[in-house]
Amino acid sequence: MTIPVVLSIAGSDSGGGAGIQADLKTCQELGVFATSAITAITAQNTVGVHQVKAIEPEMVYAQADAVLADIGANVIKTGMLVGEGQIKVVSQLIDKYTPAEVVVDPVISSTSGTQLLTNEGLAVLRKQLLPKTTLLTPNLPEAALLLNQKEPKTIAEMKEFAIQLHQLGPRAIVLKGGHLEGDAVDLFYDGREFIPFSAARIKATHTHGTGCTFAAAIAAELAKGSNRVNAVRVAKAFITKAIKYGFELGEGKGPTNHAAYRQQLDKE
Ligand SMILES: Nc1ncnc2c1ncn2[C@@H]1O[C@H](COP(=O)(O)OP(=O)(O)OP(=O)(O)O)[C@@H](O)[C@H]1O
Ligand SMILES: Cc1ncc(COP(=O)(O)O)c(N)n1
Repeated sequence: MTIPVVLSIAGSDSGGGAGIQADLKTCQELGVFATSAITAITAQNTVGVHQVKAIEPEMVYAQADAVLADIGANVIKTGMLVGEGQIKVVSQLIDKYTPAEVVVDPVISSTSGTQLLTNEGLAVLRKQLLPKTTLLTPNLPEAALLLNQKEPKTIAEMKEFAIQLHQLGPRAIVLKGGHLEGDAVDLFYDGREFIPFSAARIKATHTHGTGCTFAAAIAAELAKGSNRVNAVRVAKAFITKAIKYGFELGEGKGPTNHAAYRQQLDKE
């Protein structure tokens, strides 16, 4: 029996809702085998990030190289990358193994506001990783940092941002509008067409790990052979259910429910 594979290069979230933990659960739910290369160990919960311990770039490379040389991967997905050294080795790994798709979720700060990527790291990400990215999934604050501009406030401004992000090199962008008011509209752009993916805003506090989960679902669908637009469509349905049925765990923003999409909870 064979199965599509995603390699997730990301940080560990001890809280279980974001990072590597979100990626592994999401891939499992969507019928994809996930391997991992851990970039950082975070001590965090639903309220905040207490400590971050970065893994040496050589060790990030060694983890990824071990699984790519043996198991391979249809898709490489990156999440939290700490510092320029890690971004450089990810870039080398992409050159060495040339995966069909590279999904980059530019995790720059956590929902609770802790900055997770240094400014030097941001510059290397822009220069080295974005040109090798096939699908970039920034939220609005991340897009603003990547472009060094103020956050967009309207769909028209989001379109302008998407065009500028595309010029940095990624084959396609999904600009996540989760931080705007009104419906949760994400804008897809691949240099040819804009496709909005919209869902009614859910009044939810349990949104820890939404960004990681959404990008992992895109990666999983791409690994199964979907095209980029269809992969985003499934991921949008996946994250919307996961938020709607999020778990009331902890004192802060609880984790989303990764099983809600497979369990078709709305139909009960
Ligand atoms: N309250 C909500 N209701 C419905 N969809 C939402 C809501 N909040 C976020 N989303 C959706 O969740 C996905 C992740 O978007 P978001 O902008 O929250 O990413 P993120 O900022 O990277 O994640 P996080 O907020 O956890 O850091 C997007 O598809 C977004 O539209
Ligand atoms: C290890 C790790 N990676 C990523 C995030 C961002 O997650 P989110 O912004 O979706 O809460 C996080 N909090 N922790």
